[in-house]
Amino acid sequence: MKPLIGVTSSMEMDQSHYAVTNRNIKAISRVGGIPLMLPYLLEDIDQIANEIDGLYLTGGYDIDPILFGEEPHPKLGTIIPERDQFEFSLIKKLLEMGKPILGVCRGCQILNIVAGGDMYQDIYAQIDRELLQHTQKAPLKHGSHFVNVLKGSLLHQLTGLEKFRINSWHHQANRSVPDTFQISGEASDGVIEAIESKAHPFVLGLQWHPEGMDDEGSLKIYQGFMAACLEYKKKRA
Ligand SMILES: NCCCC(=O)O
Repeated sequence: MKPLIGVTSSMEMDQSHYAVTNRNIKAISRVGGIPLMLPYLLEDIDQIANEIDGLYLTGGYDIDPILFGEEPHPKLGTIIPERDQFEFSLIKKLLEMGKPILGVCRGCQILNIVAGGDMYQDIYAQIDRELLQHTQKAPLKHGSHFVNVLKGSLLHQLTGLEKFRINSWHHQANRSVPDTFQISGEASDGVIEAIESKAHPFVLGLQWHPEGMDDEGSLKIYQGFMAACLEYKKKRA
């Protein structure tokens, strides 16, 4: 039996439909998982948390700063509060249950917030040093800048690399991580690119979009995530 992977979904402001990109669906299905798009059904969150073998947090709109105790900065973009509330509660449950989590872009940010970390609402307005271009003007599959990887980290074990190229498509980023997490990847300008839990076998957040890349490292990350989900599924069977 293949692992069931909860995949978080986006929504437009008119709230007419849910959406997940096919890139994200394929990233999960090609490594052997069944992606299940998750609607924002707070009332069903316990059952959803129980049924899935792993959680994949996709990218999307900005995160409501109320979740990290701030007022909205002028540069804050669109937020979908229902999505934030649903994901916040679901991540909390999955962390308690010890189920594998992989978060990309926005997923990396909300994972950190739930764990007790902090984030920038806009890196260009709130970081007082020269930054790289983090919203690349190139196709998503292009690795536009490097990530430096913490030796011995989960990210290092998965990719076998201490430095590799990643795409970049964000204006927010994590500012600090809680004690239970570590920063496992950074850009050369100091922007946090990867975080992971020190207390779980597989809880990983990546600031970039590996689902949009076709390199070996991205594939290995998804393969590692699926192996962890399969392991969890076997243990609870
Ligand atoms: N904050 C949502 C993810 C994308 C971005 O940071 O721009």
